Amino acid sequence: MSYLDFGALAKTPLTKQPFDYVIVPNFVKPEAFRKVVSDFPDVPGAGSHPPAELKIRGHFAELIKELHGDAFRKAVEEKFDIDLSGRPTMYTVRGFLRKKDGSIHTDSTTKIITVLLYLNEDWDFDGGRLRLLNNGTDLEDYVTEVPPVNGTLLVFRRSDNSWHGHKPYEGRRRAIQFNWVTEAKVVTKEQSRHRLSTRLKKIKSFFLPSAA
Ligand SMILES: O=C(O)CCC(=O)C(=O)O
Ligand SMILES: [Fe+2]
Repeated sequence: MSYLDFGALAKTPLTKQPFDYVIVPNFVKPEAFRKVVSDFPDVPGAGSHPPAELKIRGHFAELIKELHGDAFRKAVEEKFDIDLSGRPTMYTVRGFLRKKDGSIHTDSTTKIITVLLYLNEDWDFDGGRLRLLNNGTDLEDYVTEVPPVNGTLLVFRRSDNSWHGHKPYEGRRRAIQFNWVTEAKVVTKEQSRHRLSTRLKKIKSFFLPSAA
């Protein structure tokens, strides 16, 4: 049985201003959400971790498999009127935010589509809610704010004005970022860049568990 609510994605219209995006609350179905969260991998601190450095298993692995499946690709292709066949994918896992996270950016030009999936049970904080912005300078000038909860899906088309960011938050915050990118060497380069910092964090958390 599918963990993802493709029907809800199909029903949600694409928003085109200030850039192309779609937000689907409960995209991870409520009955699957709890299972996926319970199998969320241990991550050695903040930042983006490549799956090769983590133990991806159980219901979390099933969810990841679905994100890589034809049904999800076709749904995104249809929504964004884009051909993603032959475009490589990559993903990273995040378990914590640092105070410095959330600064305004558009994502790198090698990303075509960015998918964010939020796996927190509740969120009573002002920080850590991703804002989709009208410009690259003012975090208060936003069109929408995404609470990082309950398997909420955000998909956007990267562009020169796909500005996004959030107010600072420090602590636990589970999310997956999944991308379709321009070419295979992007995947190798990005994943190896993250791999080094994940490995350093593993060493640090071994010696200083509370500092992770
Ligand atoms: O965690 C989020 O809500 C967004 C993160 C982000 O924009 C990024 O890592 O590129
Ligand atoms: Fe981003």
